[in-house]
Amino acid sequence: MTRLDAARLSTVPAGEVDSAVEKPLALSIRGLSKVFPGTQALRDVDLDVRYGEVHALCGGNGCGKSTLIKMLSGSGPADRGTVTINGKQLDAANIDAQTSYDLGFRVVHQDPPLYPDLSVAENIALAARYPRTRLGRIAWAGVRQRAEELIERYGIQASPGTLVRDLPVSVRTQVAIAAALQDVDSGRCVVALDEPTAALPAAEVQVLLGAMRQLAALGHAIIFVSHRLDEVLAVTDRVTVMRDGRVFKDHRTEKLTEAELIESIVGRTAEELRPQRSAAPLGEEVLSVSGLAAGPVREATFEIRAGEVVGVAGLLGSGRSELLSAICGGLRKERGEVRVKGQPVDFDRIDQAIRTGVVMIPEDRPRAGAFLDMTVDQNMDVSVLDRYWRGLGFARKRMRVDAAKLRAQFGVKAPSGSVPMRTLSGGNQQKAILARWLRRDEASVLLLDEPTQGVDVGARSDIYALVRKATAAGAAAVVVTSDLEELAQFVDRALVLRNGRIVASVPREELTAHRLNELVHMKSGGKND
Ligand SMILES: Nc1ncnc2c1ncn2[C@@H]1O[C@H](COP(=O)(O)OP(=O)(O)OP(=O)(O)O)[C@@H](O)[C@H]1O
Repeated sequence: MTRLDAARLSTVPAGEVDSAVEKPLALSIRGLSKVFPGTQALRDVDLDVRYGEVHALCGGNGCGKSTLIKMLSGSGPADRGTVTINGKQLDAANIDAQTSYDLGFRVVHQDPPLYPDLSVAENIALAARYPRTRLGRIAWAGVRQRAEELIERYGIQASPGTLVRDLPVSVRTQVAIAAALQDVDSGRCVVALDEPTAALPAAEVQVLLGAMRQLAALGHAIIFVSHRLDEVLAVTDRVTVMRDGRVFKDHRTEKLTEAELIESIVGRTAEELRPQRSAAPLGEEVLSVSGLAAGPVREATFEIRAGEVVGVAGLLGSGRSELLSAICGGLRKERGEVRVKGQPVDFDRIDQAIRTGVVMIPEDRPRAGAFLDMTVDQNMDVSVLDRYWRGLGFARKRMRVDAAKLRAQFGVKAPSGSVPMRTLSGGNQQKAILARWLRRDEASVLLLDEPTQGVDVGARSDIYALVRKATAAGAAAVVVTSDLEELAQFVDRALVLRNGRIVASVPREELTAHRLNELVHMKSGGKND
């Protein structure tokens, strides 16, 4: 296990938690159902979650995990069912946000609603109640002190006065978690974390999972939603797998292997999902980067050939995302040269890059990529509108047929292509954005930043297969991912970035997650420098 070290997560590791004796129930759900227009998101869900345990909710994109948590937190009425939280039974159709909070249910959603123009301390204070002076004024010293304590407890790399908009995605997520958990030290709570680790680098994942086990050891019940199965196996006591809005299976983690969990989620074996690498010889040089300096990136030099998929491994702050941005004009370069198929290019804007066949899929897709009020099909069509223009209007029927095929190919789960993007689950939005760019078969360079973040284990291997299809047709791809296991399995070669510099190029024969992990963490002066 490379990303995680279960033994380091806690004094009370998963699986050793009093497995002989059933702990008392913190949350009990019976017959929970919810229909959205065109979709039955939850069907008669029964679920028991116990105090002192971390309980994973797993399942494919769109199977209902987030909806289940939203119904419990009172962010939307369920159609029917009963929910017992901390001993109090409620009709699921009547749960409102205040009742849920008062009963001790806490939640951190996938895309936490923080205020970007307020400081970390203010966001934390807003999430609960501002401490007051005896005169009823806000006690700013108290606000700051509380933030300092939480920052220390959760190892957050920010100070109380930092504006949230100046924080990287990972640190924002940590602030949201700290804000949700700020008053759970006392009393028994049910804390639901909806993919809290999806955007976190490995070191912070360890910290957060460790904090989850600590919370369980204090007696709270933790619901953990994640597509990262190594995390699920390392930190949880039980796993409930959902399929199509139903509970498919309950597992005890101590008796579960990764292969069994994959099969339970996807219905295919782990072997069937293993990404295939190409054995075809590489073609012409497609992308050449020499002496590139931009933002934190220093003197980056490398070439990629047609048919090749090159990975970039590096810690957060190593310059991995900036390297991709600098190639496609998202970040102004200070020095150096980029060539596409031998021609020097110097993009000021991303749309110029797209016209030259260089496509970038950014990491923070909900903000940078998805048009939430447009339909799913419109989101996928924006990259190829010129293809359908017939002089007097668009060839709409053709567009609809092609978009439907694309949805099927990328496994985008939606009742139709004409529903708004915001009604799709997080992972299905990701797949639609990937479909938007990967459908451009004229793309010669694909720059993919965390392409599988938030995507379920089955779809992950499908996405790799689609990238391979593009490279087999003559494109070259650069993939940044913090999942080193995935990188080692999928790419042909990996560049390792440290402090903005490429410090190693690891060929396919030597690619293992362990080796990459060593290289990304090596101190300056190591033998690969
Ligand atoms: N407000 C809404 N309107 C219409 N449909 C919705 C709405 N919210 C969710 N859905 C649908 O309900 C189903 C379940 O979505 P949900 O977000 O719960 O999935 P999920 O298991 O959390 O997926 P992911 O792993 O991708 O986050 C999906 O088909 C989704 O499109």
